[in-house]
Amino acid sequence: MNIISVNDYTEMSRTAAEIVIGKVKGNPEIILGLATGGTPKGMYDSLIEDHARNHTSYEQVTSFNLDEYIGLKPNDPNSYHFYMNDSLFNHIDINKERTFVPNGTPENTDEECKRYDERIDSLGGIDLQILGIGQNGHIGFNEPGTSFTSGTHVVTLEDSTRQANARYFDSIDDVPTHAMTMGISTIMKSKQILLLISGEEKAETLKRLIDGEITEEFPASILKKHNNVTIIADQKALSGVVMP
Ligand SMILES: N[C@@H]1[C@@H](O)[C@H](O)[C@@H](COP(=O)(O)O)O[C@@H]1O
Repeated sequence: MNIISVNDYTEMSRTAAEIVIGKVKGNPEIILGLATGGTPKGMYDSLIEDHARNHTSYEQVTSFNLDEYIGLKPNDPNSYHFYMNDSLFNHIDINKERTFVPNGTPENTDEECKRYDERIDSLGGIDLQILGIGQNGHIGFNEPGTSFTSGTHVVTLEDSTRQANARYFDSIDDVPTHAMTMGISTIMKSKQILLLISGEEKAETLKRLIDGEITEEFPASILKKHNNVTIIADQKALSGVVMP
């Protein structure tokens, strides 16, 4: 895993955006894997700024999001569909028909999961996957204990994950208990992965990722087996790590 050390959240966001912009310019038909949460928000802001200033085009880009809450419709302000439209898609020239987010209210959950993976595969796989990380090492919504061989599936969210995301909801009781997420194997099939980590609340997480063993109890640890992972981490997140 290659680590880019940056000063702060702003620099992390700009650095990540520059990498994404470079990849989109190099391959206008790129397939991006996108993440939600607080971490990538600044990167999306930078992409929007660049699109307004330099007209980088996303017309031919396809995107797949990592996850969605079960029970939330796309127009629910707390859904990840809504987050993506509001944080990025509404502000760039991407064709929304080519932006995919798991359906949180499917008629048949198993079929929806299967269809999601099949669609990714049929288009040739994800070229660049953006990831954040939960404090417990979850990626997407793959909680500790998730099989490394998992495809897209439904998970029961840990209390700590629901609490960490409760800031977006009126109360903790409103945070869904389940989510649909790309699996670990879905994520690992991406050709390149960019993991963003910021803030001291992620310092222990990053230390464990770098120094710890590869175990299903810490889902992100599998990234050590991927041959093209770049971590962009700020000084607060890196505070527990001894850099070479
Ligand atoms: N499903 C998302 C993850 O994709 C994200 O990485 C994580 C961390 O969120 P944040 O970036 O807000 O710390 O939160 C959620 O659980």
